Amino acid sequence: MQDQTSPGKLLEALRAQPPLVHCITNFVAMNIAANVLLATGASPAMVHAKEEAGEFAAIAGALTINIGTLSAGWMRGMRAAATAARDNHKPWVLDPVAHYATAFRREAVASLLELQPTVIRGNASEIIALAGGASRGQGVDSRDPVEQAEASARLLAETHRAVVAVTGATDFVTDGTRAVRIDGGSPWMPQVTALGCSLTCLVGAFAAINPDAPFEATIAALAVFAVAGEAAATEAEGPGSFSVRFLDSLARIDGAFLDRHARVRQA
Ligand SMILES: Nc1ncnc2c1ncn2[C@@H]1O[C@H](COP(=O)(O)OP(=O)(O)O)[C@@H](O)[C@H]1O
Ligand SMILES: Cc1ncsc1CCOP(=O)(O)O
Ligand SMILES: [Mg+2]
Repeated sequence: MQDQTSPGKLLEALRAQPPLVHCITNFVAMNIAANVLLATGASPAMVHAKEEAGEFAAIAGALTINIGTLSAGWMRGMRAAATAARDNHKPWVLDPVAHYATAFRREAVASLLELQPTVIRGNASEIIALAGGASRGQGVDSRDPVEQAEASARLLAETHRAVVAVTGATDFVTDGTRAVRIDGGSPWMPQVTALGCSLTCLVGAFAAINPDAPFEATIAALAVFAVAGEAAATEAEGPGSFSVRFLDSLARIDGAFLDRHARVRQA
């Protein structure tokens, strides 16, 4: 019997019962992240107010928190939502955007890590710095190769008992014990702002339909981006047309295509 947690099977399960994904994400990413979730088959809701974020997290299938355009009020909403997700046993995903850049961001991420994210998704510079290493990140952009972040990812996974996904030319995912690398995507992807943020939301969508296997759920989300990104790049002429083709590819691929084209190998 085919593996029921293959990326293709999980994509089919997601489309059969579209999960409600509570996304607390930055102003830059809100629109494309919502469109990425809709194109893939999930149901996004961008809700960040401190007055309702906790209540909303309790009714969603999963929560994602991205600190890209952080403020003190948003921080209160983030903590309320992460507390509610934890208390209601809902998976939640942390995207520590450029946390190395300011004390404000570092304090925010330290505070959110105390609320036990299920998955941490970041680029190589963010993951290296989160594990205490010296990274070369510039603003929100990575300047480090994924290979140099793999040990940091393993350390973070063990320390925080979370799945850690490091994305880049070849993605790396670990739960501290198991680890895989995922090839694919396109060099145009880092040239389209907020695709990483959008991927964090898609990780949430897959975790919502597979809460007991966040490692496999994370792999599925990254495999969708890798296969859809590779397909879109064959039709694109630059980052602008890529971003349009990418949404079409997300909507077009099905489970069989995903399992046939995903390149996931044991690390
Ligand atoms: N050079 C590359 N080649 C192929 N895919 C890439 C490349 N850089 C990033 N990606 C893909 O782009 C998506 C966003 O990841 P990334 O750019 O690392 O995140 P962030 O936007 O948070 O920095 C991921 O699916 C990743 O695999
Ligand atoms: C440009 C920018 N500034 C604050 S958040 C953001 C988007 C970052 O998106 P990603 O992490 O996916 O590159
Ligand atoms: Mg990012």
